[in-house]
Amino acid sequence: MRLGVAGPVGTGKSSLIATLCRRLADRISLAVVTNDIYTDEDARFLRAAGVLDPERIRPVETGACPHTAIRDDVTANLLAAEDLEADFAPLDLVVIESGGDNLTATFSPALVDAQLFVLDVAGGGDVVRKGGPGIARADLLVVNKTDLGPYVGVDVERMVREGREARAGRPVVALSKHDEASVQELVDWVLGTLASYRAGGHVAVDPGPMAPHFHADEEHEHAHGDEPHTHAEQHAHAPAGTHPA
Ligand SMILES: Nc1nc2c(ncn2[C@@H]2O[C@H](COP(=O)(O)OP(=O)(O)OP(=O)(O)O)[C@@H](O)[C@H]2O)c(=O)[nH]1
Repeated sequence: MRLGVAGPVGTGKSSLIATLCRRLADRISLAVVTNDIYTDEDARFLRAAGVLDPERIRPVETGACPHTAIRDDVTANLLAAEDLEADFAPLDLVVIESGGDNLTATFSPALVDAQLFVLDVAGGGDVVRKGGPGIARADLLVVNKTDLGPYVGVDVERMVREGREARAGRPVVALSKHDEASVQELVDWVLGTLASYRAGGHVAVDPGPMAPHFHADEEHEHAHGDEPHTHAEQHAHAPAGTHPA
């Protein structure tokens, strides 16, 4: 299974992956692809953490806006994942870390089977309310660094509650690398998703368009976090031939 980890800069994606490696490397066969714009910093961080055979950690240097390499043209990441899968066959899990991006960035289902979106409480309690496809529809939303809540004046419980409300029943994990119970919850989700994937019960979903559009002659009923319109719905009133295929 390929698992994507996306989220804004500094929310704790590399630390989360290091935690997963620490907890899972002796139970399943793992590899990691990292994405940075200009460097291989995240790969070096993970190698230095000593949580996985350094050969199993491969950097992709995107040279462009991070979402380009995980959503628009996934070639470099596909090659890195396929190389790891060939070199260390059979692998159970390849984790692909996105470069830190903004709230619109999600993985293409052409690259990953499941994806999680990482926010942190230090980024502010209102971030969840700002919405976006990753927050609303990634397979898992992680509200990270819950231990920092008291220091940054963020009501963590409220942030998590608003996360659940935005996701129509999809799961949310409130995580801190210093809180063992929350780490266990994350590990359980990953292993549960892997089991479901192996049993054929997990289907890769596209969290959706970055900004679903609507037409001025339609009533816009969809609030943040709701399902996006389907293409057919969006164009239901358009005269034939007025939109590109
Ligand atoms: N207090 C606290 N700090 C954390 C936690 N998780 C990560 N951090 C810290 O947050 C900072 C950023 O973590 P990273 O894992 O580098 O974040 P990232 O999302 O990979 O960053 P980019 O790759 O630059 O986007 C580091 O100083 C971590 O030690 C946590 O659960 N609690």
